[in-house]
Amino acid sequence: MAVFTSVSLDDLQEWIKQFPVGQVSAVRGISSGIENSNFFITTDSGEFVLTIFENLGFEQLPFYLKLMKHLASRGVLVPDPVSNQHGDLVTALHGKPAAIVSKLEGSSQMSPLPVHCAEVGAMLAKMHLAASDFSIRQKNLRAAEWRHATVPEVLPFLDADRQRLLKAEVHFQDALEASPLYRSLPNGPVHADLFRNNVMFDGERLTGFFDFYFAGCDTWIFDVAVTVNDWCIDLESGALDEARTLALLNAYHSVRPFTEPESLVWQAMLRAGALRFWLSRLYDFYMPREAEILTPHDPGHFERILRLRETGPVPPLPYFSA
Ligand SMILES: Nc1ncnc2c1ncn2[C@@H]1O[C@H](COP(=O)(O)OP(=O)(O)OP(=O)(O)O)[C@@H](O)[C@H]1O
Ligand SMILES: N[C@@H](CCO)C(=O)O
Repeated sequence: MAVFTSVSLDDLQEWIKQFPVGQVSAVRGISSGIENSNFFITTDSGEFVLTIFENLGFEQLPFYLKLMKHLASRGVLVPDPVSNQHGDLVTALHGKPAAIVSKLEGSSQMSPLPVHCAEVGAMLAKMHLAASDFSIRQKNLRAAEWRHATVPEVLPFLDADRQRLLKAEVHFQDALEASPLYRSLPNGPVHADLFRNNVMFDGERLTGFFDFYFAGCDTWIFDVAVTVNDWCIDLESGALDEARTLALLNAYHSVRPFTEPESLVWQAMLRAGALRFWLSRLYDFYMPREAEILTPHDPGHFERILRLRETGPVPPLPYFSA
């Protein structure tokens, strides 16, 4: 992440006493990511990740942290949040909400093969099933309402062709979401940002999903689409790689079979996933926040993906090929 808020070892000595992790001996800012301020911290009981939330408030955060606890307790590989002496998972640091979670082993697999995509697909299905009895419901904060608030902010920066594309896609997704077909899609808590940089691998073994701070309740097939749009593409062109796509979908399907309504909206959901990230990247690009280190993401990447998913074809869900 970009370090928006600075934290020194001195800042942490007192603050850390509320957690059962002993004393802190080192703190190191992490320079990837664009949403929060993240630090690796070393304590008497091991290594943890400290996150200071730059955009999320105290009222939204328990959903993410408790969801991670819920998933961890059901064997889904995710960072386990640490409670303080009062049982709180979120407490203030420099006036902002902050949390400590366990550090996952491994590193991101940025050049995935079908074998990695299969691991991701199977764990994603396991995560959807395990989250389905999670009691807190919080909507996806990057869904329709956000879309409608954000589009007018970025439109003035776009040329006529891009304005047309953006408005037409929003119209298409709004119409789909109003349909009975859409309402029949299975849903529940989803990750909603499961990109290559949010999963750890040790060789071919998946060691965890992380960065749940865009999670929310949405359709499961939207989550699959967001994941496929990143894990199963050629990064240059945005085109889907058939072997990786089928590996991910088949592995998911073997844990939680896709339904017929999901197969009917599959291509539309790939478009919805592309729209979501094109729009957030446009917003971040034209309205950047202050940061000590900032790595902007290219909006053009998701514009290309959106255009490709509109024209298709896309590999079908296993439901049809079975
Ligand atoms: N629990 C964890 N275990 C190990 N490493 C972690 C963990 N959480 C975060 N990291 C490391 O910190 C980096 C940034 O974290 P993260 O992706 O959550 O930041 P972010 O600002 O929310 O980023 P973005 O939203 O752009 O993906 C990751 O790429 C990873 O290297
Ligand atoms: N995954 C997002 C960044 C926010 O996590 C993107 O690539 O635009």
